[in-house]
Amino acid sequence: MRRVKYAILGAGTSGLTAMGAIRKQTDDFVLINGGPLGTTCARVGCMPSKAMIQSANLFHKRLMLNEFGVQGGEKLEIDSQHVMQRVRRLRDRFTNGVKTSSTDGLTSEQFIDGYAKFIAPNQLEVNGEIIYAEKIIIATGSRPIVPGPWQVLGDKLLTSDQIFELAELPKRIAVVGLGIIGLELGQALSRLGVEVMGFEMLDAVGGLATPVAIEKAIELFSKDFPIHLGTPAQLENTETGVLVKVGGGFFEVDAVLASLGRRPNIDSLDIEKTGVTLNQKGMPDFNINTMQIEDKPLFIAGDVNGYRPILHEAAHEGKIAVSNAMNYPDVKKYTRKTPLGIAFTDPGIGFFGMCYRDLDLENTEVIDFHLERNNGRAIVMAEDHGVICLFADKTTRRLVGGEMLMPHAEHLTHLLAWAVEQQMSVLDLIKMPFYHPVLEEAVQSALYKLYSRLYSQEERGIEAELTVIK
Ligand SMILES: Cc1cc2nc3c(=O)[nH]c(=O)nc-3n(C[C@H](O)[C@H](O)[C@H](O)COP(=O)(O)OP(=O)(O)OC[C@H]3O[C@@H](n4cnc5c(N)ncnc54)[C@H](O)[C@@H]3O)c2cc1C
Ligand SMILES: NC(=O)c1ccc[n+]([C@@H]2O[C@H](COP(=O)([O-])OP(=O)(O)OC[C@H]3O[C@@H](n4cnc5c(N)ncnc54)[C@H](O)[C@@H]3O)[C@@H](O)[C@H]2O)c1
Repeated sequence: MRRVKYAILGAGTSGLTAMGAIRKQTDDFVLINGGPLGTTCARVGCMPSKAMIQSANLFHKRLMLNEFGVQGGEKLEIDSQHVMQRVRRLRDRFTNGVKTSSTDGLTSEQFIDGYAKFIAPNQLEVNGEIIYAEKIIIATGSRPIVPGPWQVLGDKLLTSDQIFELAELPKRIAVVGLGIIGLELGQALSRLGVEVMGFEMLDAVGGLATPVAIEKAIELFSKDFPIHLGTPAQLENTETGVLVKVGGGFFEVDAVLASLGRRPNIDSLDIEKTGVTLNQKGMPDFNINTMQIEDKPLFIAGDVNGYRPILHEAAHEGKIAVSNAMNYPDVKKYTRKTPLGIAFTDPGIGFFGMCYRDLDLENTEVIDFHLERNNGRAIVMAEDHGVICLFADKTTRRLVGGEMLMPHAEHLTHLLAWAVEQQMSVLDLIKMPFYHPVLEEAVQSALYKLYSRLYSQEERGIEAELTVIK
């Protein structure tokens, strides 16, 4: 049996972050990864999806050119084979970049290509070899959810693991599940010329929770493709394609993109062999501030723990996990970042701070500001659509969170997440400089709406917005 100080399971963003820190201190570690290298983000996630979206949105702009006095846009054509080649070229560039800076430099002692599983506390088995590790970081990521019966669809069933491999796009596709992946890829496919039909079992899309934002999102994204809400889709394999059944309706398509969510890669680890207790979902109890499982020398980071399955959180959790693994048993609690989420749709979706679902509505002021005809810059861009929803605590008058659907939401959401992280009050934010004419002025307008609700008329006198030099 081989003995090491550290074992890291999974060479994704989280595992590689952890490995990078350990490697600076010692050679006494092993990184075990099952499946292709290069990380989910670079290989089949963030990066190829954004490459596809970029082509799709550029082509879509042709429909707006007349408005700006540019003629002939309707004659432009999309070469979807070229688009997909570019997606894969960029994907290869990003995955090669990851490999060169991480796994390529490891010795055969330090890296094992294989799926690990536990056989006892501190003991792993991979490719028949048994490894005893003093401390173990589990960073095995997640995989797309695909209902068993849907496997009969064979090649007609796609997930984000396969879609970027397509040389040619299907003519008609059903996108089942309109969370972030479904909405981003559904809109991109539609803009690349595929006939898309969207199906979502909830009455909401894109992970939005604020009623006014959900309503606006459904209105705007329905312009790209029809959206069927409120019922889980049933699929039937036919000779010529796939029949999607919802409610009383039938829709025939050539292929299905299953974007029903992702499942943590924990079920095949036999983690119960370490003596940890699993909950009904098969998940161990872990602390989100230490990433430790129970009081064991086991740490769980990234998508595999199902807590915040996005890239910057996978990296952050990798840092917390490795820091505590290195100092075990002296485990420290670390703060978590303000929640921040972005969907790269058009218009973009942004979430920051507290989720609407978790608000104490009695003690929270919730406002919305619609962009239509209300922001000079957005009007000039012919993109004055969307809504900003902000949440502030009535007692502290601090901004605590919000959701937005608007052009360039990816940038504005960052600003507001940073303001929440800095615990800024609505008045602090009103006092910040706002240039003209910019989209940030829409945020300023939304803040003024909150300001007028949270502060009395006397408190809002002109001097309130000025700061005296002491
Ligand atoms: C289509 C799509 C788009 C996305 N877009 C964004 C985005 O724009 N922004 C964003 O922040 N996030 C995005 N995400 C999410 C982001 O990609 C993930 O949160 C992140 O990659 C998770 O990193 P990780 O290290 O937890 O897991 P991964 O990168 O998945 O790494 C886990 C590794 O562990 C390996 N493994 C599995 N089982 C075992 C085992 N038993 N033994 C050893 N190794 C094992 C896996 O093969 C894999 O290599 C997107 C995801 C998808 C699918
Ligand atoms: N831009 C980004 O940051 C980005 C982009 C893509 C993915 N991601 C990450 O990947 C994760 C997974 O994304 P996702 O969109 O697959 O998951 P998700 O959980 O966000 O959405 C899945 C959706 O599918 C619906 N659904 C499930 N079963 C259904 C059925 N039978 N019929 C109809 N609808 C059904 C669910 O109600 C849900 O809305 C996200 O949580 C996110 O963290 C992030």
